[in-house]
Amino acid sequence: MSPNVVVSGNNPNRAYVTFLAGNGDYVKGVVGLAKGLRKAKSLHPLVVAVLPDVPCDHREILRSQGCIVREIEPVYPPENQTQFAMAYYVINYSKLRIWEFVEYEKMIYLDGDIQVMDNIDHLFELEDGYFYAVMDCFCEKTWSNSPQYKIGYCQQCPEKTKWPVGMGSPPPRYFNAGMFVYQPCLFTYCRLLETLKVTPPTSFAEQDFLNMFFRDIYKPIPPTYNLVLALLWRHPENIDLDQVKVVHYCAAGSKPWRYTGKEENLDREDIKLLVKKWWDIYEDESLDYKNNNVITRATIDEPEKLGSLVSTTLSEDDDGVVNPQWTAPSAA
Ligand SMILES: O=c1ccn([C@@H]2O[C@H](COP(=O)(O)OP(=O)(O)O[C@H]3O[C@H](CO)[C@H](O)[C@H](O)[C@H]3O)[C@@H](O)[C@H]2O)c(=O)[nH]1
Ligand SMILES: O[C@H]1[C@H](O)[C@@H](O)[C@H](O)[C@@H](O)[C@H]1O
Ligand SMILES: [Mn+2]
Repeated sequence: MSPNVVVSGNNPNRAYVTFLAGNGDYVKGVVGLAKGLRKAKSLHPLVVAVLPDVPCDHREILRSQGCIVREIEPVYPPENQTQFAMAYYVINYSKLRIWEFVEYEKMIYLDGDIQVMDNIDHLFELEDGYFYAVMDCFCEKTWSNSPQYKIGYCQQCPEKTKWPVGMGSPPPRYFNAGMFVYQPCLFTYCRLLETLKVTPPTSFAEQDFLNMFFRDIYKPIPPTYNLVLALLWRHPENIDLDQVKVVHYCAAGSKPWRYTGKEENLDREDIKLLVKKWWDIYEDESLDYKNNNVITRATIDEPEKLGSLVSTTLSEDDDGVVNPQWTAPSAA
């Protein structure tokens, strides 16, 4: 496909969105994320979709960090006897409510255990009408019930262990649902909830469901936009850590605010460095919203002065992976 160049500036119809449930420590993740987006000079706000069980003081912390707090009602799957890969995955069906946020034309969803290490605003320029996310890895024990894991097949290296001929065609590409680019839409929202009513829950909860629902319009983007940590030890050849823009602390025991380094693979130097990077952002008071209001206003009023006019080149490789390249504005 020939490259397609888009130039854009500040746009109030775009926002990042994350999801928060309960009164536990995930609020730390969201605060870290808000500060990471600020550090990366993102032009767009962070909306936090909170379940009713998020306490007032946590909501206040989020507002004081410049987040827009939006309460959502929980969504439950039709029957709940499934063995989820993690018991708490059931609450993640509530994520479907973010399709209701139609005051925004386009949003980037990020899990609370994600950190942005670099600006990713250019992803808002991806062509409308598709669902963009990063392909997952099937090599960790969380996948042990899947046919992929059992035969040692992973879509990250489909040539290594080929999908057996006797098992039909390989499964469609499967994304990790901790990060995705999507368009809120009431029609889609209603279809999502209607379809959920007749869809039995499975191990990876809404992640499986979204994969099924958006199968036909899913377009993969490079793993730099959602580094699922296991890729570092399972498929190191696919990752250049210097290029990584978004880190997803999803491996068991890797949430930075709970990290001990004792779990398998987590005593690696690259992991220690990524955990330290998260803490550096979380603890950096200069990234607190109260110390950044002025810059935020100036950004909104005079975006061109702050280099917000970006030019994004969109191209698709032979495997259908869309690779957006961000270009800084020229001095002219
Ligand atoms: O007590 C909790 C648990 C989860 N969350 C929110 O739910 C998100 C998803 O939970 P995890 O990040 O712990 O889950 P994983 O990254 O291990 O799981 C992956 O699979 C899940 C299947 O449900 C989801 O799709 C999730 O987005 C995807 O990254 C969290 O980031 C956070 O935003 C909370 O707020 N409180
Ligand atoms: O959503 C899950 C989760 O993030 C797991 O930690 C990871 O092993 C999986 O690959 C992913 O699909
Ligand atoms: Mn996550």
